[in-house]
Amino acid sequence: MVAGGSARASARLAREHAVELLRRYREAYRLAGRYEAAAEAERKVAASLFTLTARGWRLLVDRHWPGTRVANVDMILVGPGGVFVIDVKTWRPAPSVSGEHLMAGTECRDGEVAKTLAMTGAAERVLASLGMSPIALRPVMIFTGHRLDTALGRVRLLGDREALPALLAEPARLTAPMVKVVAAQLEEAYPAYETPALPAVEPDVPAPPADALFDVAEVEDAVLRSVLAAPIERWMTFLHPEQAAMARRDWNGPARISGPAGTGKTVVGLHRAAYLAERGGRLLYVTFARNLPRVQGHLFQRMSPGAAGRVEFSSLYGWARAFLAERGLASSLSAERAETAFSLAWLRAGKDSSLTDVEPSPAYWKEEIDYVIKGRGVASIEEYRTVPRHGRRTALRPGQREAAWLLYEEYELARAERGVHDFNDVLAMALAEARARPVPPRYTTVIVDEVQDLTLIAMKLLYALVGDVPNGLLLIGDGQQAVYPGGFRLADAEIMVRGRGGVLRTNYRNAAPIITAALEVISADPYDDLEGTRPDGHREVDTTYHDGRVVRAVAPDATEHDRLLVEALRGLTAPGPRPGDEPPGRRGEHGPAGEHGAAGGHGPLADAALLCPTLRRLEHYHRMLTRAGVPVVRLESYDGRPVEAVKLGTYRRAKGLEFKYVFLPHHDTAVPGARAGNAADGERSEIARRQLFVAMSRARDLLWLGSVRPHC
Ligand SMILES: Nc1ncnc2c1ncn2[C@@H]1O[C@H](COP(=O)(O)OP(=O)(O)OP(=O)(O)O)[C@@H](O)[C@H]1O
Repeated sequence: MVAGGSARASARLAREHAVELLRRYREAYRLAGRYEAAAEAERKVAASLFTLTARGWRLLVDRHWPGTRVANVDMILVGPGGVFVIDVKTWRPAPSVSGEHLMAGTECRDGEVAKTLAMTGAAERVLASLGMSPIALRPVMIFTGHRLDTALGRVRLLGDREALPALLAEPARLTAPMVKVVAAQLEEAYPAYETPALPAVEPDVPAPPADALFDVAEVEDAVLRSVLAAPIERWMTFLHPEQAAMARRDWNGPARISGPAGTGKTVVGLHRAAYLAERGGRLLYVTFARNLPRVQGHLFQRMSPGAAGRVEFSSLYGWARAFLAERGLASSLSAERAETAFSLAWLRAGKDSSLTDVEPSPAYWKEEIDYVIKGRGVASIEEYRTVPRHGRRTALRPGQREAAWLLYEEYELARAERGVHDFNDVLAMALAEARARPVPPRYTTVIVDEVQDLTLIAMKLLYALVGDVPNGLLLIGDGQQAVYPGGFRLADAEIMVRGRGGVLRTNYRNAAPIITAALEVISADPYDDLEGTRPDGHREVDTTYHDGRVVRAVAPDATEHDRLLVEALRGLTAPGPRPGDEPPGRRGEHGPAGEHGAAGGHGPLADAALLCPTLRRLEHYHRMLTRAGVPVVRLESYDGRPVEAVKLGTYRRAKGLEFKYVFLPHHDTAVPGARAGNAADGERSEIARRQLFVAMSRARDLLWLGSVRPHC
């Protein structure tokens, strides 16, 4: 909540705003008359929209739209809340929505919706060159003499009394200079449009009229709601033209968007979801991580509230389990009991086998089962003998493959004895069910974010939901950020994306020194990229300028290290400028991590995260910061909304998120040393480096890297 003083100031501002609009109404009513408003009701709607021009809004009026009476004008209103393409309707029967149709009484009027949408589409194309996302344009139909406030797809349907407060209540999307630029672009594109406006200076105004379509209390309430809502971040309104094109393009089959960290892949995914949903699509937006769907769902709700009901955000396993439950199929998932089953299998068939010659750690062989054998849905020893083990760096001789298969069989036996399923079982069951009783076309589109962390069987399951339909499957990811072993090729899932999709190259998230430091960690490592292996990690990334830095804190011992950490965290809340403090224009532009900074009226801790490679180490810092009186919140319970507490999570859990300030204590111990020539060690180090890279590349402005060097 806003503090008492500023809440009072906002309320006063809202009241002044409302009173001024009402006082200017008569003038606006006269101005509307110049546009030959045929009917009184239409003239009043035009008048209430004209009043907004006294407060910096721009109203474009087309006097020459063929075939329309002038008062039935097509108008485009540009203001802080965005761009509204407006069609005024004077229907005698009451408008209503029935299913997906607009009705006037009992008569279907979908044609009129189509006309409003066509007008909006034309305006979208005009504004695309500014990088404006289509979701910042809203078609609106205003019905005189009726009361309603609803939506049909992306079209907002409002009664004449509801119109003005509804438009005013929209959270801020455009700054005053942007309003000017957008209006100018539209005027240039449509020379027929005029932008008449009330003079900014209030003339000697008469008393407020009693017959206006709005009253002070309603408008005051709407303005206050808009002021208190965090402004919409710039990336929710403006995209790079290349991103905008990807969000809108028609693909006649599965497509793929890739690119290095922080290049706006998720941003494009969310815009595309909104674009397709607003055009009638029903979408599943799925990621491997459990906490990310909550964050993304929350962002989407802010970005495109009208489309939010048409997009389901879900974790892969959450979705698969719900799907099985819906089909009456019980799954008894227990990672812990599955782990016990594996320990037993290891005792019986692993620890004295030839597998230990390759790698003595049972965890390595559990991964072989999870990511290669079960993760690929390998059904027989014959198949396993020749299956490619993408991403695994150890070569297995035939006898070792047989030993691994025996271990797998023991594990399956022990698991069945306990009646438990592991994650792969849930996916395999869901895939079998989806194939046996195909999912009715519940989704028109499935968008998969962080696709590099999926197993082959997960990929097949998601593909089975939409197949090859146009604009059906969209895969978003970056192989360089894979934090699990194993992998697959799209060809293994028989998915063809050739020629569909694109690569993003401009990093919008990280200050240049931060992304440079992060890329250094993985620049020598090959990585798997769904369509093949890239021999090394050097990547072309363009950075966008903003200040920021990497702080390397080196301490002689762990106690001093932790003291420096707490000091740095406390430093964030001290008065004065903070690292990477931005000029006012950039504030509140934060992306898929959530809404932060000045936008939500929260302090710097809302923008800070402390990340560790392991849960054990995380617990240590959880206890330590709590003792030191620093508020913390675990990423497991974070949904992207600002909370004045340091976010605590593992490197893996931070996937897809971002924070202004990121603290990585003991970051140099995150990557285990590798014995020369030991392939399993090498593989483990590679994954650890990628995890460290993910953690480092979450930082926008400050990356704090702690380490201990006893004799420093
Ligand atoms: N057109 C844009 N203008 C301004 N900022 C942008 C734009 N596109 C993306 N961003 C910003 O870039 C940041 C990264 O975006 P996003 O999370 O979509 O990247 P990503 O490629 O999915 O990253 P990662 O793979 O590291 O998770 C966000 O903060 C977002 O606000």
